Amino acid sequence: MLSLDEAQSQLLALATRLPSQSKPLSACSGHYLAEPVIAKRTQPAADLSAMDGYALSSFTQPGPWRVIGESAAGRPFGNEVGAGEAVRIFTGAHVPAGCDTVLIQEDAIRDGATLKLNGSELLKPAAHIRRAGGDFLEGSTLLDTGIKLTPGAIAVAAMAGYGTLNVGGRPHVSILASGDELRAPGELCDDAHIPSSNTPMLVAMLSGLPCDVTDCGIVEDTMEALETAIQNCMQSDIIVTTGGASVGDHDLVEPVLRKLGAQIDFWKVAIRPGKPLIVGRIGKTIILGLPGNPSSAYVTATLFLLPLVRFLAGCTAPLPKVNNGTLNHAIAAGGKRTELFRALEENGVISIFSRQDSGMLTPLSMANALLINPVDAPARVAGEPAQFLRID
Ligand SMILES: Nc1nc2c(c(=O)[nH]1)N[C@H]1C(S)=C(S)[C@@H](COP(=O)(O)OP(=O)(O)OC[C@H]3O[C@@H](n4cnc5c(N)ncnc54)[C@H](O)[C@@H]3O)O[C@H]1N2
Ligand code: MOO
Repeated sequence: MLSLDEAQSQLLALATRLPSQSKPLSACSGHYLAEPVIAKRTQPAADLSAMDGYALSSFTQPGPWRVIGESAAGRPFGNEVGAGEAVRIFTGAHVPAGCDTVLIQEDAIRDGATLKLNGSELLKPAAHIRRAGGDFLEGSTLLDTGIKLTPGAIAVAAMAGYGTLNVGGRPHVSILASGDELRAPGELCDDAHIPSSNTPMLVAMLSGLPCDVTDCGIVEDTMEALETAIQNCMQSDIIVTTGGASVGDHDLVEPVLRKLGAQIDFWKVAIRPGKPLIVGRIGKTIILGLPGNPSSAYVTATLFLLPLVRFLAGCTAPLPKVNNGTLNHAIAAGGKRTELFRALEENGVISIFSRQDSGMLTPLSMANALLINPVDAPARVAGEPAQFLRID
């Protein structure tokens, strides 16, 4: 059986990033950058005032000065300012030639054209001035290929002179829930049936990523139904099935994939929960057969589906970030599979829920972390280090 690391590497190695596309900045949020952002301009392009007041030369203190004009944002004062002279200035305006400091208006007394200091404290050179290039210089690399475009990253790209950016493509993901016991969420269930909680859970997990998701509904446990349902999704980049991934008589995902001529890249990974994960391909479509147990589906989606979507969409660090924390209580030694315990993390201190049955949803609904118990890890006591993934 593949280890977690091997299985994640194999999955990403068989995927091909989607072609990039140019998008206006207003449509770039959450996408992955497909080219570096290299500043097309220097910011600020000139020395600017950080406050409303008066620009003058610090060498001419303590004044008084004669106010000879005005520099406003977008309307610079075009002339040189001489000894004994000052210019009214506003936040964001060019500091005129001949000036090296800004006297804020609260510290000034203005009488007609005459300006005096309001007090005895002298201004230092460069006070209240934002230096040209203080934020970035033309030609500098501001954002690297593959990063996620946050609002701040989009703003810096705009300031750097970009109106559009090349970003990764949006993978299309189809979700199929397999099982005769399943009903659509909200439908009445007798005691032989359950709501398909996996479908809305997976849609929610994908909602923060640049991808398009289709809920393909519930498929009954027959070879024909599953075959047809999978064939109907072949335009997708990824088909996700949940349920039917194990070895029971009604677990049909693997036999149906074989019947459809799929390449089965791997089946079963040394993780708990989530062992029966199936990864296969038909043409360019990657099929992820997630186990049906809700927590197993959640964990395998976190470890495999979301990284695959991120990778296809152009992310260069698609795997979930592993964080370091400390245990709030003892945990048993690790076994032959990497365990992922639903847990609560507060200020880096992690407590796992006592109920870890992969069929249960209440611990998952309260968890904000998955604690990682590596293969063959020694038993640990409270206060010892532990690694975890954040989940939201
Ligand atoms: N003899 C063995 N039995 C099982 C093994 C094994 O190795 N040998 N593996 C177990 C593990 S681990 C898991 S996980 C499950 C995975 O089973 P399947 O992927 O085949 O899933 P199902 O049997 O269809 O369902 C399991 C469980 O989850 C419920 N379910 C299914 N779909 C949904 C959904 N959309 N929303 C909510 N809940 C769902 C289903 O009703 C079952 O209770 O196999 C073990 N068995
Ligand atoms: O992996 Mo199953 O996912 O252990 O319940």
